[in-house]
Amino acid sequence: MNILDKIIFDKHREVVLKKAIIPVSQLENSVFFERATISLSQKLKTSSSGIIAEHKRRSPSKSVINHDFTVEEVVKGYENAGACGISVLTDGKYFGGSLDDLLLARASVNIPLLRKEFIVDEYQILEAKAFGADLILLIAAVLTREEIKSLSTFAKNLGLEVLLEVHNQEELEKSIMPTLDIIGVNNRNLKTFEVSLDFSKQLASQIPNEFVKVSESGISSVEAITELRPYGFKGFLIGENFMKTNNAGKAATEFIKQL
Ligand SMILES: O=P(O)(O)OC[C@@H](O)[C@@H](O)c1c[nH]c2ccccc12
Repeated sequence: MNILDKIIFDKHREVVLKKAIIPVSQLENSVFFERATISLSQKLKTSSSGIIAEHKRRSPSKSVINHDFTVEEVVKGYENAGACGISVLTDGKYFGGSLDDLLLARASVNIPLLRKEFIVDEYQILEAKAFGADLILLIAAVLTREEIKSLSTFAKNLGLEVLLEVHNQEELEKSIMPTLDIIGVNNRNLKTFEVSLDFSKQLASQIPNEFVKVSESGISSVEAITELRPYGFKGFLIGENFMKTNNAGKAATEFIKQL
């Protein structure tokens, strides 16, 4: 099993356990359930920076990025820096995140929040809504076309936007459908951890124009963004480059100032 298979295997078990304890009705009673969401795709269309900054403590490819901060200081720092949106990792076992991180982020900022999670079940989309997200991630590498269709339709019906992540042409071709808002090309192969901006460059022209294009992972310089923009990318998802510093908000401020 590669790492992605392991994560998905664990995720299915986690969802079964959670469903048995917290009923859907409890999620639907959350104060955030009726909240009007904020559109990240609209913000990206008009933003000059396009930065989506990520809250990330650790990852399977880097066991310690940073644990020495509060969610509030990181996400407020990102908002003040002028980020268009914030991605919050909620997987516990592999990324050290939680739904509480999402909740604390929601309580701290007023910009769009992405629940960064390995979504395999509608239940996780209800959780996303209940804990204050504005959009969800769907990863084409781990879902069939039918699953992408039903999960994205379910999210849209809750007022959540959908960011569909692809890594190659096959994943892109199987996934294109009108219930997606944003298509992200992950520069990191989640099975091998190989990272290259070439993945974004190669796939950009195949993404239909009705979708906002985002380039994800491995972006560590302003030059990378200058290189990617001519390919039509409007959004850039950055985690480690900010989180590895002792002040993520300040790192984002300095980065965005140069754009
Ligand atoms: O820390 P980086 O290299 O800037 O990457 C951020 C983000 O793109 C990455 O965390 C990510 C992209 N797709 C994912 C899917 C699941 C978990 C994490 C991710």
